[in-house]
Amino acid sequence: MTEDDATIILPTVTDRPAAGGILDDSAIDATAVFARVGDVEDVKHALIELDGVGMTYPGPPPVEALKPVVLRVEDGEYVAIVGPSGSGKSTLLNLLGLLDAPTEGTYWLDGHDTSKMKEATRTQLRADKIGFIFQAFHLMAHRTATENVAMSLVYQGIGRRRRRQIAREKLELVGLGHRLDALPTTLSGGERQRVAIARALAADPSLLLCDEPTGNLDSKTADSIMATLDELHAQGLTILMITHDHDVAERAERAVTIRDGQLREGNHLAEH
Ligand SMILES: Nc1ncnc2c1ncn2[C@@H]1O[C@H](COP(=O)(O)OP(=O)(O)OP(=O)(O)O)[C@@H](O)[C@H]1O
Repeated sequence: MTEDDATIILPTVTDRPAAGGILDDSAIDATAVFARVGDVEDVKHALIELDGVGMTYPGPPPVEALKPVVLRVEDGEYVAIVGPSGSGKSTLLNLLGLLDAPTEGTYWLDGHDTSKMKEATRTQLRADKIGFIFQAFHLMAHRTATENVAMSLVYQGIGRRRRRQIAREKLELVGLGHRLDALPTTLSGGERQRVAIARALAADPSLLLCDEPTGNLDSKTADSIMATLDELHAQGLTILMITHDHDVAERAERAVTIRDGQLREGNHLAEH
């Protein structure tokens, strides 16, 4: 096994870390076994662990869009999932983003077994842990940049004044401090995507999930958005990007190829 292969192989139950917020009995058992092997110091805390996660759409006919996969992403990593059309990227993104539940396997997010969660708990975990950026920026056209970011915090129980303060801080972080009151229609594509990034960062997520974030941008603007993602990663943010673009995937620290619903470590998109 190469070192690269090793990074996508899940630990066995005996070396699963005692991650924070463990929610179910099997995890507690695993922790007990783990404690016996006495190797706590060597195990890193994974932000994402997919353990045999698969997705079959019921149909008819049923479609096995994601074969049971294993994937481990550590805190602070920058990973691109790269694959051609129909390979299962959106299916995987929806699962990772807790927008959909797998039909098999276990998805651990920051130590939480999400597979047994009630919908309301998953929704809260999603709001607390995950920021999303999409190809189409999904901004509210009649709201300013600040309002677009601030409104994402309404359900976090944060007061209006504080929401606006956070929004301004995040917009400044992505280089839009000079366009706080601009409406999306008066912003360029790159600036709109920056508002969307600021919105994704508003609740200080552990994970930034990006779905073809530069798909609607010209190459120069795409470059500057990628540079912003690089900076966020350098500041410690974990980024997982879904893309069909070989070159975009090359910008990430690590690439995993998805093809026919199966994952393979490395960027193999150019093959075939
Ligand atoms: N709701 C659904 N019901 C049935 N089959 C589906 C459903 N959604 C996706 N699929 C199928 O699952 C497979 C993977 O689709 P998915 O949308 O995840 O691929 P993708 O890599 O995101 O494609 P693209 O890049 O074209 O958006 C495809 O064969 C697709 O037809």
